[in-house]
Amino acid sequence: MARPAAILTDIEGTTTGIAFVKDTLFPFAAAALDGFLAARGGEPAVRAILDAVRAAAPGQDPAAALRGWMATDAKVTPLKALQGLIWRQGYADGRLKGHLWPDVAACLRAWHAGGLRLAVYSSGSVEAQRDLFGHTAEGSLVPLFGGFFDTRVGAKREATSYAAIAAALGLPPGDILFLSDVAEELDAAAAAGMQVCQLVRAADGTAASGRHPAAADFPGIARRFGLPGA
Ligand SMILES: CSCCC(=O)C(=O)COP(=O)(O)O
Ligand SMILES: [Mg+2]
Repeated sequence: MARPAAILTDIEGTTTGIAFVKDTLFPFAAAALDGFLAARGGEPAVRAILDAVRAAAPGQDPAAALRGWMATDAKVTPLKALQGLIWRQGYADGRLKGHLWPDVAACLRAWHAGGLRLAVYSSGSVEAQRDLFGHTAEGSLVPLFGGFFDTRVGAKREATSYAAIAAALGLPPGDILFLSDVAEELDAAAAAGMQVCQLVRAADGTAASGRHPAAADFPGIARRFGLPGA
């Protein structure tokens, strides 16, 4: 297998603790939802999101639909877009700091310095991805990344999404290594022809699927795939 030319990384469970997303980000957005809609529901960007909510949940009150999706952790694009706008306020005023596992920033920097292209693919909106990586304890890592992809490119368990990302990056899928904690996402990326590695982080309680190469952290990925930062 050729050394990858690019790394495509998931966020939750891969670069970032599952607990940060589930116990900090999601409750932050849920608590702020009503106040946010009251204050900013008339803005064009928010109105466009609410129109998309109505289209996806016809006949339902949009706030109720959003709350229902939050309760089931539905990876629905308008919910993700709205959460991103709410989190933006928290990052801007310092209530939120983007969590990264301690091994992540150094490896991303080593991979970037070593000539690898870096990109993100998360269910969180592109704006939310940029805000998380832009407000970490290690400073902003946004300049390291040459691409950000969310569910607007397609769902993470669909092979077509990975084919579209490879096309957008202008690389054959086999030159891209996709990192995720979720085996079904890795199945889809592998079906599209990408190299894959499952993050099996003890602190997140992730279980190895046995279907894909696995690593406990980013230096483990570097060792397994012959990358800098091992
Ligand atoms: C941009 S961080 C928020 C992540 C998020 O909203 C989510 O649903 C987790 O998705 P991921 O694809 O990163 O597992
Ligand atoms: Mg994940």
